Amino acid sequence: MGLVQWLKGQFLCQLIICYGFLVSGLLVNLLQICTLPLWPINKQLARRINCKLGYSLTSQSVALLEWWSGTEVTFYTDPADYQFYGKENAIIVLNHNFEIDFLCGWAFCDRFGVLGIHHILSRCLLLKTHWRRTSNGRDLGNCPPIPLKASKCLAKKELSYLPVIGWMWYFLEMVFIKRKWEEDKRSFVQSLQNLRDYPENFWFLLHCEGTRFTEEKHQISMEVAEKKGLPKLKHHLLPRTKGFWVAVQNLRGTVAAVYCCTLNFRNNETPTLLGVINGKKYHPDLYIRRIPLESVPEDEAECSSWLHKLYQEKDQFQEDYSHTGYFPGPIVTPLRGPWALINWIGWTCLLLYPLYLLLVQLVLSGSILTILATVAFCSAANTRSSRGPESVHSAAGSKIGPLSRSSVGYASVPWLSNRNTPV
Ligand SMILES: CCCCC/C=C\C/C=C\CCCCCCCC(=O)SCCNC(=O)CCNC(=O)[C@H](O)C(C)(C)COP(=O)(O)OP(=O)(O)OC[C@H]1O[C@@H](n2cnc3c(N)ncnc32)[C@H](O)[C@@H]1OP(=O)(O)O
Ligand SMILES: CCCCCCCCCCCCCCCCCC(=O)OC[C@@H](O)COP(=O)(O)O
Repeated sequence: MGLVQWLKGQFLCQLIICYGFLVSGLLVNLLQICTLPLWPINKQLARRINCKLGYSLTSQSVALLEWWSGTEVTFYTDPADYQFYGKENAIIVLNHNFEIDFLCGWAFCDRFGVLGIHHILSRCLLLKTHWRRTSNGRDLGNCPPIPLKASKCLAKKELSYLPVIGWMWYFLEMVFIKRKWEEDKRSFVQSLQNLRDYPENFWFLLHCEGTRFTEEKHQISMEVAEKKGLPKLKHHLLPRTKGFWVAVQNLRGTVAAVYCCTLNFRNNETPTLLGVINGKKYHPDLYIRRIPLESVPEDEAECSSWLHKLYQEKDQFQEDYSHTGYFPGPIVTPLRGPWALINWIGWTCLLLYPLYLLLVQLVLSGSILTILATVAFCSAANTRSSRGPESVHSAAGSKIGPLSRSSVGYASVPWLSNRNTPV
């Protein structure tokens, strides 16, 4: 094991990472609160500022994924669709199987400038799109300039109370729902309408299954499918169609397309957030299909059937992937920009300085007892981390099927799941 890999496994390093994320997050939240007086005066400016602040936080987790753990998402897509990515508003429909699917989503956003920053440096120096490998080896050309963008999602209400991320999302105008239609419908429609004059292009993420995949939920939702006379899905839960229909209806004219996204991990990997923090490298594959919004029916029943058909197709892609290890279409990997890393290093340096001062103070205090207590704490923490969470995940993960793997790691992060009743 190299020194760098050893360092990644040290609890102290992980503690510093979490400290940086939390403190910078709280500072970002504070700055977001400071934009409150601006909203009635210049709403669009307030939104733009919040977008940038959001980037400075969200991109830290992208840096963690891509630079710390070395995980890079491989994108499969039709070259004809690629030219639109990052240049239009879109509704993203993504399967919800993995604990770190949101991190892979953010990485996707960042590669296409949709996380919330103008990639000036990337544009000037780096962003000659790099087609690392295509199915037939063609060079598919340069990436066009990337304007400023924002990522949005439809999320359960509970996430809005999450310190740092949830509070940030509130200012970024994410759409929150209680998943009880009668209670949600007014605020849901209003939140969608608010997005119509959003000053940046945005991608709006919808997990139509409404919850993360587990075997138990799958069984229940397939009983519903049977009652409704719908074909059974093997790798997905039955999609809830109301939210999708309402989103499409309210964003018609604002959004140009639906991006049907299907995510999977190579080699039956069980990705977990703790694994990423531990520096473990995963191999996600993401297949993206662009579907013009005009082809989504306006009528609710027809739209619902359309979505069910889309999920049947997605299910077939997953089935094929489980046999071949590939999605259809050429592989495309836009070059990794430097901003996420620069931002992360910047925050870390800024926030480590007070810690360093504290340490110097400690040594200068000359109190042997305090120094010994600190050393004891650090070694105890490191011993604990050397046992690590990965052994637990891999042992459990090996017992279950390919697309139900996520439920194992998922249970290890309790705040990611607070809905006890299955679907
Ligand atoms: C890769 C690209 C990434 C790009 C990234 C971009 C942005 C990233 C930004 C942030 C990343 C952060 C990610 C955060 C993720 C957050 C995850 C979540 O919080 S998921 C939970 C919230 N989302 C949803 O719930 C959406 C899906 N749900 C819906 O749309 C629902 O319709 C609803 C709007 C919530 C309303 O639900 P409700 O149940 O009240 O009404 P419905 O009409 O939908 O349901 C009744 C209907 O359902 C049938 N039914 C019953 N049981 C089931 C079942 N188990 N499965 C399916 N269907 C079921 C029931 O029979 C009724 O049917 P019918 O109407 O025909 O009688
Ligand atoms: C640089 C340092 C980074 C340190 C740590 C970075 C980690 C960032 C952590 C914050 C992430 C918060 C995003 C949460 C998204 C979780 C998605 C989610 O919660 O899915 C569950 C839902 O689908 C429904 O679940 P159910 O209630 O149906 O069961």
